[in-house]
Amino acid sequence: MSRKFFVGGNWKCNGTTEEVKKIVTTLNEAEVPSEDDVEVVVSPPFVFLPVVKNLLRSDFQIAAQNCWVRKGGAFTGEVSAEMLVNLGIPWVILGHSERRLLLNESSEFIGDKVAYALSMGLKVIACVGETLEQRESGSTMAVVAAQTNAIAERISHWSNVVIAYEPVWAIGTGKVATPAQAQEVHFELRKWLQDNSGAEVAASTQIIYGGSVNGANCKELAAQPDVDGFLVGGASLKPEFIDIIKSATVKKN
Ligand SMILES: O=C(CO)COP(=O)(O)O
Repeated sequence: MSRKFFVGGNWKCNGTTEEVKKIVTTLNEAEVPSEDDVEVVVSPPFVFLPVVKNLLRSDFQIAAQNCWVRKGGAFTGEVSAEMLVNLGIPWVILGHSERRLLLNESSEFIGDKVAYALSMGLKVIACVGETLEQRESGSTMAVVAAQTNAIAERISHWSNVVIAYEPVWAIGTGKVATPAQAQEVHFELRKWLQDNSGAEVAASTQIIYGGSVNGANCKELAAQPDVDGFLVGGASLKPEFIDIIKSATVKKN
């Protein structure tokens, strides 16, 4: 089964209205492979979702960066999955390491969020990844498997989930995983899916890589058989995001 290349741009907590409009203009004017060959999803901060939704080209999609774990209500400061659905936002990023580590979100809490978002009809970019300490102690795969398992235990199917493998030591550090390092974890993760969720899930689930991806290193990473695309942070705010989208063509050669 062939998996469509997927490029996500996580804008994190960046931008003004003017800057956001400028990024969208750059994206709208870009020539990129067709949506048959690449799925592009950009993720602005909540407050900019409506403006991006109004301006963004229709072949690109939008993700929120988080949502509340259950139905909305008396949860000050939170944004519910129902609100995203109401705005016509199809995707949400959940389990980003910045939320796991800075806001103490546990794997169980993230699993609950993924399950609730899916039940509301959202598609989910679910992030997993180890810290440098965990990698150096040899527990990378155990960590990634446990994070993935907390999601698997709570959902009934993977069809609306993209898994983003984002090693914490590579995020915002300029220290990108080597193509071999990325491939190794993506391969193991796919094997984990095969053993725990079945061959079809393993074959069809997109596993994308995130952590210091840029216009210069994307092609070599994209060439790895189990790397199905990227979740891009810093470079998604710059014109080189277009080059990263274009790395989808590597899969066709
Ligand atoms: O966290 C990331 C995407 O979600 C990656 O961030 P950088 O591309 O800035 O390293």
